Amino acid sequence: MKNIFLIGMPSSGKSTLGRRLARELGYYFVDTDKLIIQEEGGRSINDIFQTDGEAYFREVERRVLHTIEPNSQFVVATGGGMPCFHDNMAYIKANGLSIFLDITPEQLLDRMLRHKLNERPLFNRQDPTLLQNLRQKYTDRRFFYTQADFTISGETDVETLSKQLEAYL
Ligand SMILES: Nc1ncnc2c1ncn2[C@@H]1O[C@H](COP(=O)(O)OP(=O)(O)O)[C@@H](O)[C@H]1O
Ligand SMILES: O=C(O)C1=C[C@@H](OP(=O)(O)O)[C@@H](O)[C@H](O)C1
Ligand SMILES: [Mg+2]
Repeated sequence: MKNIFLIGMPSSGKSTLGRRLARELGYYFVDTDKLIIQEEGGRSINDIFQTDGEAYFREVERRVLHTIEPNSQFVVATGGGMPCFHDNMAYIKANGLSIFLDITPEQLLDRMLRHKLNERPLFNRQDPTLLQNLRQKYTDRRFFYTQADFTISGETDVETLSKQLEAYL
């Protein structure tokens, strides 16, 4: 048994695809952002960033990662920055199969502008330099993301993804 960790930039589809993948495989689903909100008594991610800062958020993020039962049957939607802080990527690799959902900054921008919900403190839809920001973060973070066991480039659907995974589970 192996947990499956979906990693990648915000809006790459970790939460949406993760939930569908879990249903398809008969796995449990967990979203680390939701675990953080629970751990923080229902405060929003924006509130945590604004009140306590990113470093505090990253501490909680690291802590909740360690609460997920290792070698179990969870599909884990991680937060976009998770693999890039602390020893999180090494921990993910040691505790399951990791999949990088690789979507271009242009495509991420398009999705962010289209979908009004899901506010993200580091990626403001009103910001005229959002594309620049996405490109910069994408470049900085690829070092971590590309350590995943698999990379899926471009849009994918749950049927394709679960077929690709069959041999490894
Ligand atoms: N494969 C996809 N094709 C088109 N839109 C998608 C796809 N996956 C996710 N989206 C849309 O992009 C938005 C962000 O997806 P989400 O799952 O929250 O990403 P993440 O958890 O990686 O930040 C959602 O509104 C979702 O509907
Ligand atoms: O990229 C990031 O640093 C973040 C991504 C968010 O998760 P999603 O990738 O699910 O949007 C959330 O954890 C927080 O806003 C920080
Ligand atoms: Mg998400």
